[in-house]
Amino acid sequence: MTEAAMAGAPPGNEASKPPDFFASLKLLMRHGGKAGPLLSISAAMATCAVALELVPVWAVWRLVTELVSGTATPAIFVTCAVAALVAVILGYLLMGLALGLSHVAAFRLIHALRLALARHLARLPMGWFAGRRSGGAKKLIVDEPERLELLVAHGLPEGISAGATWLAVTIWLFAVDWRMALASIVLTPLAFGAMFSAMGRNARMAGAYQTASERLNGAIVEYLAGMAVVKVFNRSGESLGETAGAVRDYAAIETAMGRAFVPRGALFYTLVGANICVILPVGMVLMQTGSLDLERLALFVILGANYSLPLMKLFNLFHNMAHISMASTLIEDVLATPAQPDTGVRIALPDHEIVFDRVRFGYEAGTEVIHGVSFTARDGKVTALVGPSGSGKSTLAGLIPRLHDVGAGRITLGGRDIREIGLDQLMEEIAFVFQDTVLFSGTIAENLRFGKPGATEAELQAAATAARAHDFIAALPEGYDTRLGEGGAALSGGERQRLAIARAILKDAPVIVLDEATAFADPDSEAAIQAALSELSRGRTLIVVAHRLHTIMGADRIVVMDEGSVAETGRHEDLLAQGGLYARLWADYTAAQAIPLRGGRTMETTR
Ligand SMILES: Nc1ncnc2c1ncn2[C@@H]1O[C@H](COP(=O)(O)OP(=O)(O)OP(=O)(O)O)[C@@H](O)[C@H]1O
Repeated sequence: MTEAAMAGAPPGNEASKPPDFFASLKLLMRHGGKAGPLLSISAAMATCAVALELVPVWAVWRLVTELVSGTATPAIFVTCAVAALVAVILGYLLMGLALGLSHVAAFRLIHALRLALARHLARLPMGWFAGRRSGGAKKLIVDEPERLELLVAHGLPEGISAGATWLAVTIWLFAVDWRMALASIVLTPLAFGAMFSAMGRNARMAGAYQTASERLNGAIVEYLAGMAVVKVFNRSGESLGETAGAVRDYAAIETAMGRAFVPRGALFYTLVGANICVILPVGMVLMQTGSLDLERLALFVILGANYSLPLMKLFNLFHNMAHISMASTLIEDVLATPAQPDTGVRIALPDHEIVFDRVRFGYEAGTEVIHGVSFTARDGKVTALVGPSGSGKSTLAGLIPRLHDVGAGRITLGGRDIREIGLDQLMEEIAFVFQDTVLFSGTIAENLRFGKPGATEAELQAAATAARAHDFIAALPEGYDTRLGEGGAALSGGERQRLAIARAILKDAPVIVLDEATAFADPDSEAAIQAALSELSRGRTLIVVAHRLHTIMGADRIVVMDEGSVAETGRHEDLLAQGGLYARLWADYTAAQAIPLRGGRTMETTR
């Protein structure tokens, strides 16, 4: 595992090291599972198929020698022709089967790797994702495992079969005449020398290629996600410096890799097929000295000249080996990144009181954003976090379900440090409604069941009704089976939030953390959400991050944050009476409720 992976640095840093050419094999051995036997059978079949490809060559040699010695008969012609035909048909069948099996093995491996990556990513600390663009993460799960298809489905069966057949025929040719055998293989090591040199050059550029490719992916994903902004500002892809730069850099590195590879790759291709250029002159000289007969010369001219050709099948594999190895190295690194520490222990909690005890935290080393925060969110009560923008409210909320771990101090739930409680249990204890409502592509019912996978129709409806979401869901063409676009784009902000609340209600967790739950709601749906929330909060420990201060006027305790520290705590009336930061925030808030527009019109503000 790289240090970069340990530190959770952006992929670009990991990619700057050269690829490990054995990383793919390590992945295959660790995650291949049942792929091993399939691949062995596939390689054996492919070896037979390649050996059969040599039968027509052998048939031609046989006929030539019979013709030269004057012993050719129609029966020999027919035998050779039938043998060649049968061998060709059988060879195609075997190769087809071999490739079929190797593809099954490859897809199983890719499937296993994607699952392993997806499971492992869900267990990594959020800090690992910081600085990573969504395009890069998608590439890691979707594109990188895909690269192994070429190696497993083609490279291994074709490589093993071509290599094994080449070795067997070489030994045979050496047994027939070592001098001519040498002439037949002398160019092959040179060909591989050229190929390895090309691979080495590509390997040196593979890190830069990976970085450029990830940057391109990230830039394109952001460009598409921000299409509305691109349109309203009437800009195009080229005018976005990052997107244009990413496309240019990617093209440049691809071109550089092509330039480095093409001449050497072409040399490999030429040298593998050029045996005849050595066989003929050497054969002529040996014939003239009387140490080689015509029959043997014919064998080398026909067989020796052609038997290396199956090695050409490896060209495509060699060409892509740097990329494949780079992808495997990145997958290996991610899978080796330590997961978030998890005791896995289930603990019986006496209550669900949450205590922040001198908590310090920073997203990046050396930059602390929470400076020794202490407060208690009492069991079954509503605790509100308020404060100016950037004061650390969302950060505190995110520390409760361990989206990040505290740097110093501790957070307890029911008297136990949340790091002692197994992550599975902790996630069961807490429902979190995010500031940006995350809905997945799929039906509304599937999105709701994210809170409770086995929930019945009745439970779904009850949760949606409590979240004041049932009516708008029922009005949709397919009700709960209505599919949402990516991120639930077809719903309004208020509707999305009510779905998120329904999901939290369905989860029925004793602790609820709401981050700006009413931020996108219109006044009508805000009232509905408030009603849903008071229902949700009954008997539960509720922590609400709020900007709309009127929504938390009734909170049991308000914690006022200022620049990462607690400025004051208390109930609404007490804090107003104190005349401190909360009183100032309240004054600003109530004043901002009615900002005069030109002509005396007023505007409802969100904050
Ligand atoms: N993912 C992050 N990486 C680095 N710094 C972050 C990250 N998220 C927040 N911060 C920083 O942490 C500090 C607290 O941010 P936080 O979002 O918790 O404040 P907030 O009070 O919730 O703000 P707002 O009301 O605007 O949502 C800010 O200085 C912010 O820039």
